[in-house]
Amino acid sequence: MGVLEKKIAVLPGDGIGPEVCNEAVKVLKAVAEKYNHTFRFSYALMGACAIDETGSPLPPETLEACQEADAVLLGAIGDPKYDQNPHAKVRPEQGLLGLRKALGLYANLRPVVAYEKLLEHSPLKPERIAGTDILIFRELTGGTYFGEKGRTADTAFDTCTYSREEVARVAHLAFKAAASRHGILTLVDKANVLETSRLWREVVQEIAKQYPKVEVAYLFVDNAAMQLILNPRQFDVILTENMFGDILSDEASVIGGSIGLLPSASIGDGVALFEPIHGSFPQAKGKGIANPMAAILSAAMLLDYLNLAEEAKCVREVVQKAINSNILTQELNKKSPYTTEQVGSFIAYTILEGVEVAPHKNNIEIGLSTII
Ligand SMILES: NC(=O)c1ccc[n+]([C@@H]2O[C@H](COP(=O)([O-])OP(=O)(O)OC[C@H]3O[C@@H](n4cnc5c(N)ncnc54)[C@H](O)[C@@H]3O)[C@@H](O)[C@H]2O)c1
Ligand SMILES: CC(C)[C@H](C(=O)O)[C@@H](O)C(=O)O
Ligand SMILES: [Mg+2]
Repeated sequence: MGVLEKKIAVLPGDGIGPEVCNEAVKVLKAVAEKYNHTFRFSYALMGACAIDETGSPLPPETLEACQEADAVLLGAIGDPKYDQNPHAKVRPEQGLLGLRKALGLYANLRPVVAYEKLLEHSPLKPERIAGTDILIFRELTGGTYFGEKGRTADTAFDTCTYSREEVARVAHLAFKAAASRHGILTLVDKANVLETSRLWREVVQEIAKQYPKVEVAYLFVDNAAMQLILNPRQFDVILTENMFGDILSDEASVIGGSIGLLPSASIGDGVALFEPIHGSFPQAKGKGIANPMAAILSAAMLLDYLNLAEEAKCVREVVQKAINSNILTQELNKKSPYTTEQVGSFIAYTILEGVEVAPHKNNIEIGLSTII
């Protein structure tokens, strides 16, 4: 038996979800082998694939598998047949939202960094984005996503509701993170218009008194959207509500050069869930062009959550090596010959061997055969 034994529920999902998830699992297997741990993976259905198979986007056995696990790894969910049909009553996204709610995952952490080597790949000016290191805290189980909804033939509504407690619990996590980083927390809201945003400000101002070393800044979301790409280095920790966090984090991914690089951790009352911030990118399904790094970096966040800090650091360092060696998928380098699988294998193999393999296609294929 290994040093540590952990159960990881894997929900590959739809579109490119299974492809990027495979690479993250491959990396976790390499970590287990290198550090002599035992990771037991249990696979379950969620999203469109679960609807096809069972009629439900979140079958009870999937929820059980997650509740029994030490951590959950998710690829992505979503399918054009639902995206293009506003009348569909059952939708893949209900599975994801239902799971977040059922597991009490109220805080979604989305780190955004500008990798030195990728500055030239961002559409933004390198001198503006170099050195960016932001941690977004997105509230994940409240707001418009979960408020009362309704529909008549000619009207529709989605209500946004937040309680003091819902704001306070995620705010405390964000303040603690800011205190351990650069000491700046920016609350992003729309307090000039929304009642919920005014509650957020009130609660955050109250909680700020408990964190005297953290400087608090306030920005309206429209201005924040602009500041994020004009001067991202002004941000350390961003705290915001559910929908603003969803939108701002996709926008922030442009700083790093690709949404295929952005991982996330969803934490709360019990087991935590780790997933890339991107979706199922259905146009890329089966083509081997999806970047697996967001999923692999989500696996690194999972390792941190399991208190395997050294292992998590090793994964991040090897991802950095892959970037430095130009082992990239095509959205970051048009001429790159590497597929999703080869990028994942390079990372897994380098972790296992402890040395950087020459960035050569054959080595990557040899690496693949030693891990699987
Ligand atoms: N957490 C999730 O599972 C999640 C998140 C977002 C969207 N979705 C779902 O995914 C489906 C598609 O949504 P969408 O097209 O708006 O968003 P998306 O994130 O799937 O894709 C948007 C664009 O981002 C890029 N991209 C995404 N992932 C990439 C990767 N790994 N490597 C390289 N480039 C990547 C592509 O250019 C793509 O066109 C929808 O059904 C949506 O509901 C799911
Ligand atoms: C698929 C969708 C429900 C989801 C969200 O809006 O939370 C996604 O965009 C995300 O960012 O994880
Ligand atoms: Mg999103």
